[in-house]
Amino acid sequence: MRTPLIAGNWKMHGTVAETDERIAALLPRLSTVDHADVAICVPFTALQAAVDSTRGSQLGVFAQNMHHEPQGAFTGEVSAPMLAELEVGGVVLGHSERRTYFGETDRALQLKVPAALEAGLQVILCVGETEEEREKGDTERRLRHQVQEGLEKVPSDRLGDVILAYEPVWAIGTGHVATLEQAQDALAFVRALVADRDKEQSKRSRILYGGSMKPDNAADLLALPDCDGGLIGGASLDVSQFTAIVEAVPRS
Ligand SMILES: O=C(CO)COP(=O)(O)O
Repeated sequence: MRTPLIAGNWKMHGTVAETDERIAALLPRLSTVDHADVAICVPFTALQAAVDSTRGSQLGVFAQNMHHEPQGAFTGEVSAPMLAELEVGGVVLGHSERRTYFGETDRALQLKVPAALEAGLQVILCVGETEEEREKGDTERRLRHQVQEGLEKVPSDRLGDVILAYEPVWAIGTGHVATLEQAQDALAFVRALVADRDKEQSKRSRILYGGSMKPDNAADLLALPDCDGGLIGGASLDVSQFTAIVEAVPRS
């Protein structure tokens, strides 16, 4: 009932030329994929090129950030209506790199998530604990705070539209993937947090795992009961690896 989603987060990789080249290599390899949604999250400067070259295909295009206001005196920022105008399909919000390096706060996300939905964008809201928080036994407290704040201003009937990505910070870019038990526990906990707001909506919520997902561990992670897909960093830059992860999605 929930269509799995494999989303490649390219981060700050991809000139327009590289984007065109990677998409041209990717599209033929996705032509037989009908068991999962697939998307790429590209830098702002590559969005137009990505939208143009994926038009009519099954490959979605996401941005990696946006401001909550539709317009205003916010030098250097880009708004949700601006992304929607480009026909971008969605936006990644609250990635741990934005939280760590750019001061992204749960309070800002509280405004960004509903603003994105209002503009017709899909949202992937990222949550996840640091290594220190896990070691201190604070994983659930951290996830609760991030999920509750991020969803606080989302109307109840739209809760199930928000895609959540559980990305333990210690697993991102480290090759140190969560164990299947750690991943399932956290994914189920995130779903339970949505259920606290609305049980029916939580059954619609797509919850992704992210953090060192690679072709050799993807099938096991994607088979977890509460895993509805993956948010892939490094491996999404390699067309063969990314395609292999898409192929690892269980066909139900
Ligand atoms: O941050 C990530 C996706 O958003 C995960 O990155 P890696 O797959 O490189 O660990």
